[in-house]
Amino acid sequence: MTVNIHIGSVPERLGQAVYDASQQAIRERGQFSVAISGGSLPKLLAAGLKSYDVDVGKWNVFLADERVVPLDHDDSNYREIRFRIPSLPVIPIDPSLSSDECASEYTTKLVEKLGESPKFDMLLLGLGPDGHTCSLFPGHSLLQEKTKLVAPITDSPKPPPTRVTLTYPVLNAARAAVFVVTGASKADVVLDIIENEESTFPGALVKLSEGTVDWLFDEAAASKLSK
Ligand SMILES: O=C1O[C@H](COP(=O)(O)O)[C@@H](O)[C@H](O)[C@H]1O
Repeated sequence: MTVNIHIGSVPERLGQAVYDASQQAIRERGQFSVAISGGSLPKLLAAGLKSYDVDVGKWNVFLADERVVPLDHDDSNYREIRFRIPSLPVIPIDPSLSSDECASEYTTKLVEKLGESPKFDMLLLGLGPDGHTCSLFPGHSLLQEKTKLVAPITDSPKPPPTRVTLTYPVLNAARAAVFVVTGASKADVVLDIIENEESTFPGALVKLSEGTVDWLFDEAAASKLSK
């Protein structure tokens, strides 16, 4: 696994990375499969993609994680992504289901598009100040999930508590991952993940079997890194 660190110009680098990966995937495999996180990422992605004419007709867009709330709820990652980039054909969860059923139903949608062993072309991931990524939280038993592709969680320490998330078997099979991390509140966890090889924060456990992980930091998030 190759790891690259970039500091500054986050939306621009993000837009370029997504555009380049989508062009390459469509050229080589006829489609681009991407998983997108919620939180602060969709706004940065929208700013970054503004300069590109992307053909989203050939994109398979999944949620890296989702809160089990109505699709028009303020907490919905689907809603936020579609609000920021209305053209993106994001595949939603069915929030009318229980968390278990919702994870199973999203697994079915994932397998229909990408097969039994999904391999995303690109993951677009965030990082919370506590080191969580997707809805994989520090110390949670979901970090050990080896079988499910999409797992339910009903005790998320960050509200809302009921969510579904891609698991490490799916994340670590991806061809590329881009972490997008901004703000001083994340500087401590960024320092641990980047400079401590033994880091156990959920973001540090994204270790692709093959492929590249790019970390995009703004100056504040990178402020504690030794240059
Ligand atoms: O709850 C979530 O938080 C993370 C991090 O969000 P951010 O606002 O700190 O960027 C996000 O990546 C995830 O998709 C979301 O459900």
